[in-house]
Order: sequence, then C-alpha cells, then structure tokens
Amino acid sequence: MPVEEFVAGWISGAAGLVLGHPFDTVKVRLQTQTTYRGIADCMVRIYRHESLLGFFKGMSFPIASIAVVNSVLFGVYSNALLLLTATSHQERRAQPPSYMHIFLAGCTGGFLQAYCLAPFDLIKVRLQNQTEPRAQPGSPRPRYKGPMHCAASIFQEEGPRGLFRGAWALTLRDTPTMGIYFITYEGLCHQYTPEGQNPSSATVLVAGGFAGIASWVAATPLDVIKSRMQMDGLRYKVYRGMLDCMVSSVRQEGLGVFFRGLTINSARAFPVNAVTFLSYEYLLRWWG
Ligand SMILES: C[N+](C)(C)CCCC[C@H](N)C(=O)O
Repeated sequence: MPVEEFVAGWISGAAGLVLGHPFDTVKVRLQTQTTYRGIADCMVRIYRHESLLGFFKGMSFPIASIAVVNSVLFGVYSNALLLLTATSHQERRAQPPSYMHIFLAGCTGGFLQAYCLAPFDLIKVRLQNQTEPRAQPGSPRPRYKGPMHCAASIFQEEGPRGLFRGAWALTLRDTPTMGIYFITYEGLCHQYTPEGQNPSSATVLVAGGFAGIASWVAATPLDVIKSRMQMDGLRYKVYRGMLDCMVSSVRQEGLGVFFRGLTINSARAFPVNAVTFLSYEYLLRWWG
C-alpha cells in the first residue's frame, strides 16, 4: 500500500490548518452563538476581548490530530482509487479515472476520516466557543483549561459516547462532500491541463481553492447542525437528536440558519485548500 499519500496528506493538511484557523474560530462562533452581528463584529470583539490569541483557541488538538485525519482522508482516497482503477497517483495523469470512481473514492475517504475527526473536532468546537480572555487575575475562569482537560471533562461528565457527540452529523456532512471535494479538484485540474501532463502550480492552487469552496457550500447546512450538536450537552441538553436540532433551529431562526458561517467559511476554504493541494501534489512529485 503506497504510504507516501498518507504522509503527504498529513503535512499538507497541517499547512492548511494553521492558515485557516482564525477564520474557523469566527465561523464556529457565528454558527453557535447568537450574540455577534456579523463577521466584522465577531472579529473585532474577539480581538478586543481576547486579543489575537483568541483566534487561535482550540488549535493545538487539530494540529496534533491532522496527522491522523488528513492522512486517512488522502491515503484512503488514493488507495481506494488504486483499487477501483488499478492506477497509481503518477499513472492517473495519463489515464484519468472516471468521475464516478473519483466520487466514490472521495466519499470513502470522507466517511473514514469523519470517525477519526469526531472527538478532535468536538474538543476544538468547545474550546473555540469559550469567550473568556486568557487567564488574568480576577477574570472569570473558562470552563475548560485546555484540550486535555476538555477531553477528560467530557469523558467524565458525558461518558465515552460524549466524545462522539455530533459524530453522526459530521459523517453525513463529510461523506458526500468529500466526493464533491475531489471531483471539483480533479475536474478543474483536468480541464486546464494539457493531456498527460502534470497540472501547473497555478492550476493546483485554483482547483484546490475551488474544491474547498464547492465542498463547503454543500457541507454548511450539516456543519451548522454538527456544531450545535457538539455544543449541546455542555450545560443541559436542548436537542433530542439531529433531526430535532434541525427542526428547532429552523423554527427559531428560519432557513437562513443553514447558511450560517458560509461567507467566512468560503473565504477560509480557498487559501486553506489551495495550500493543502499544492503541498500534497508537490510532496508526491518530489518523492515520486
Ligand atoms: C468536506 N468538507 C467540506 C467538510 C471539508 C473539505 C475540506 C477539508 C479541509 N481540510 C478544510 O478544512 O477546508
């Protein structure tokens, strides 16, 4: 089994992650808290109240876990294509796989990575939603002191299953949309690359960027539900399940609730995924 894809997936994911985390924090706050009037208001208030560090809350765990998550995504995707089409990463330029195969391989990668991602994503969302400024004498203490404390508290208070809160919504969010992610990327690369050649850096950047945006547009409705389910159970349980969360969110806030965070997420998705795909492609070419 080719392991290069797993390692390339890990490094490229980490590069994208650091770049996108500040945007991600704003997105999560907009999706789960109703006190912000918009992106600018949220940014200004995070900066004033929590300083620049506020934007980087909850980042350490994703950095540690991206090794597993992105390497599973890219590794499973590439190896699934190998199974479906009997072509390696290099050979696929000359013999491009069908879109059906790309979609299926993407969905498989998305499905499997969702399970690895679920507990890490939950902890990230809980930490991102802590609005208290960094420890200053006399200031209110945040609920969780850090990622390990957060994980241990969830385990104690909500049981082992608590760590997988929102995992269903996350799996439903990622399975089809990872198919969309890879189809958009491969489709755009194919469109703008002469037969049999490797795509240029500019093509990879643009195709990666649009793959990020397209998949996030499709993923946003379930992303909102996922984030809300993850925050649920913290103090008291509001939702009886995913469907209940959807229905009561729409009842209270209208259909627009499904698009919360879409603008900031698209702005984040372009650079993050451009960098992710560029480093992935270059690492594989370098090793190949
Ligand atoms: C499929 N879905 C839209 C959920 C994610 C696709 C992009 C994943 C990337 N690591 C990022 O954070 O942007």
